[in-house]
Amino acid sequence: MRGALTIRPSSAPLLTAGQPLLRLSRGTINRRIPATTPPPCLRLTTAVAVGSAFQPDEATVPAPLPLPVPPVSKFKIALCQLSVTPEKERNIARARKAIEEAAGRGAQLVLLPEIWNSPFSNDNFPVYAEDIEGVGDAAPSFSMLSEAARSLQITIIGGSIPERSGDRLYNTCCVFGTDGKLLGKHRKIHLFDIDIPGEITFKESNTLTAGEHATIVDTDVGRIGIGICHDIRFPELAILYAARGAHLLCYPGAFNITTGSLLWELMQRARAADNQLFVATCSPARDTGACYVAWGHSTLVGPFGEVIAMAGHEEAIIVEEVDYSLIELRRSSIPLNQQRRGDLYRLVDVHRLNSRGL
Ligand SMILES: NC(=O)CCC(=O)C(=O)O
Repeated sequence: MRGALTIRPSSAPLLTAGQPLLRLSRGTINRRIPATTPPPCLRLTTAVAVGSAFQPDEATVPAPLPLPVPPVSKFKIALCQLSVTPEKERNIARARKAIEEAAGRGAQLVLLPEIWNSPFSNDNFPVYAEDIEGVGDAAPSFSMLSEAARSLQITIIGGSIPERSGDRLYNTCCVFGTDGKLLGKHRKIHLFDIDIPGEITFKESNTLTAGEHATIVDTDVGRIGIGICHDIRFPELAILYAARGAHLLCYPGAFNITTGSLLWELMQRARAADNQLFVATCSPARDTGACYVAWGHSTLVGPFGEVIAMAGHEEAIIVEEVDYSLIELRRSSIPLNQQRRGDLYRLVDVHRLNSRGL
């Protein structure tokens, strides 16, 4: 039966009228189902395409991987929204202290901001850059993160720092496992080149080179896709990570105050809702005297697009629970993965298609 739909009741619990749909961690109620909801038999049902022409598995090429069973079903994540100063050593010491505090509060995963060891400017990137493949004292920020992950036995997504590799500079995020080893390295793939007359002009491409790879890592707290700030504007990257089985997307980011107010929260919630997974972001704290003023508002978003926790714009450490069972719950309530129209559109994961690896 081409295109036929059968309607099956979902196994997800039914919500009743007036019941909070989502409860935020701060105890505030996000939205309520209106009292005039349709009768239960019509609510929260799952429309599944049976033998249809939808070809949902072909909407991403290669076909999506099944969601892996995560090593933990629940854990605490920390978002360390750090103040950044012109003193690199001070930035490193501050980050180390924040990581320690986060671990002390039970965080098993710590996320740092984009460019936390240097002021955010093209003039500064070459000055603060580290050769993370070099030896000895060439990479004090990198070494601190590795040492902190090992000694505190936590996973660290080390925000980003300017990286020097030969004669090139990158905006790079390093991920460390609980043994302090480097699990993955993401070089920002979409550079922040923007010109809004009278508001902000910034061209990362004046100094930085774009990375060449999407980065997804298996960690002790699940499969995590990495992007850096402007990367969040590209839904294709997030879709590709979801198709590779990500549970969580992490974006160290330093949105500016012009686009931040309009888009920062929207982008995160969209990436989470589109892909029915968790999204976490971490920004530097706002410094209105800095050459580049960051928006702040580091955030954790759940797989319904709901904001679970959000910082203000000042320095802060947010520690919140991630409950991966919500991913399956949301996906069974609204089975987007079975509703995709692979017969109408396709997103090609070029690297996975060629390598067949993760
Ligand atoms: N650091 C960045 O990539 C900033 C991105 C940003 O502000 C945007 O609007 O995009």
